[in-house]
Amino acid sequence: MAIPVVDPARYDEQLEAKRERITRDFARFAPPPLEVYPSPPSHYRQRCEFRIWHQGDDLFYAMFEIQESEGAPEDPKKTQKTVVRLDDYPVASRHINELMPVLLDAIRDVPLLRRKLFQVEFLTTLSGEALITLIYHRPLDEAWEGEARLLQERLGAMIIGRSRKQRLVLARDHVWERLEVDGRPFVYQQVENSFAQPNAEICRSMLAWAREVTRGSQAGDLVELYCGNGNFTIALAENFRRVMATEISRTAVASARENLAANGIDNAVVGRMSAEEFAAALKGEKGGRRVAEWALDDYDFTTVLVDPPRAGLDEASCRQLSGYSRIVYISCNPETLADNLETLTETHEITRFALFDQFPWTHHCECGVLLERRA
Ligand SMILES: C[S@@+](CC[C@H](N)C(=O)[O-])C[C@H]1O[C@@H](n2cnc3c(N)ncnc32)[C@H](O)[C@@H]1O
Repeated sequence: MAIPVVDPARYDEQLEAKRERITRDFARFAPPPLEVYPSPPSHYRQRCEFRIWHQGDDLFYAMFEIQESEGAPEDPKKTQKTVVRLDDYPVASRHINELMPVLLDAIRDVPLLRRKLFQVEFLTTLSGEALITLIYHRPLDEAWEGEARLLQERLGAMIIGRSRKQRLVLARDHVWERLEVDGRPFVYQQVENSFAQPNAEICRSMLAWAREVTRGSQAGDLVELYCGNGNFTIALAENFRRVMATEISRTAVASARENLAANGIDNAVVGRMSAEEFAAALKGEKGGRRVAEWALDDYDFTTVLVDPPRAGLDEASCRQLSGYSRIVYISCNPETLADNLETLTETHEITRFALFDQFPWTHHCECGVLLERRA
């Protein structure tokens, strides 16, 4: 894993290389021209984690650069880990970059805060909030908490302390993000250590795109899998009569429900269930109290939205998706997306295709695909 090298003058060049690669790799599915959404070239990640490296009286932020090389025949793959010192990090938001040196200055000479601190995680928002998690290799006590509260005031950022089996939340365990999409403000609770799209500007583009491709669908209902904290659910609810969204993580489901309420959305339900079990429930092959309460037969699902983890969908889930007229597939891994499209394009054609540069300066790409059932 290489640490991204940010060089704004070369941003367009790196994006063009991605456009060419994705266009070439997906040509066999005959998609329409690729819509490309650029990221800010620097300071685009709202969350980052760093190791803390202690060196004599000093300490600094570090990341590991991992290189793989060919080794001896008895040990053919050698991985080499190099510690890279980071005094700033142009990948991270400006707010994170402002906090980085101030935090180190504040803890360098305070043994209660510094001792056995080995990792720091920052979570910031476009709305201006910041949450810092300090992770230790020692139990945290009241004395730590007293110092950490002073630090919290000094930084104007919320603090969480973590250690084995310990999580001390000094203010809140979440931030509130505010994303304006199509002139509409949406608010999102984002919980520490839980998934949120890392690049907030790209997230706005993804939400705007998803709203556009599903506009005018009020005659039908949306079923959403892998909904996380309700990121898409909230932005898309007004395009549909009703929305049924599911997600496996307990924290994310609680957050999604909080977010529905915070945005005044009353036509969406979020259920906790794995995508695989929910597929069985939709087919009528899984019962139980939760499934009965959802009254799935009362819905008229015309559109399905999926945003799976990097592993993509298994064959059975793809077959299940083929049952809907319209499929919106958000993917953070072009390889598994292409595998899944082999199945989905048997019944559906790609009518919109987008590349979102969620991870500039890396080979990773986020894609959005709209598929419509062939006539
Ligand atoms: C790429 S994230 C997308 C979250 C959300 N759509 C968003 O935009 O923030 C994938 C989500 O899938 C959830 N997940 C992972 N495996 C799952 C499974 N087998 N069934 C349901 N959800 C799953 C994760 O907890 C995570 O919230």
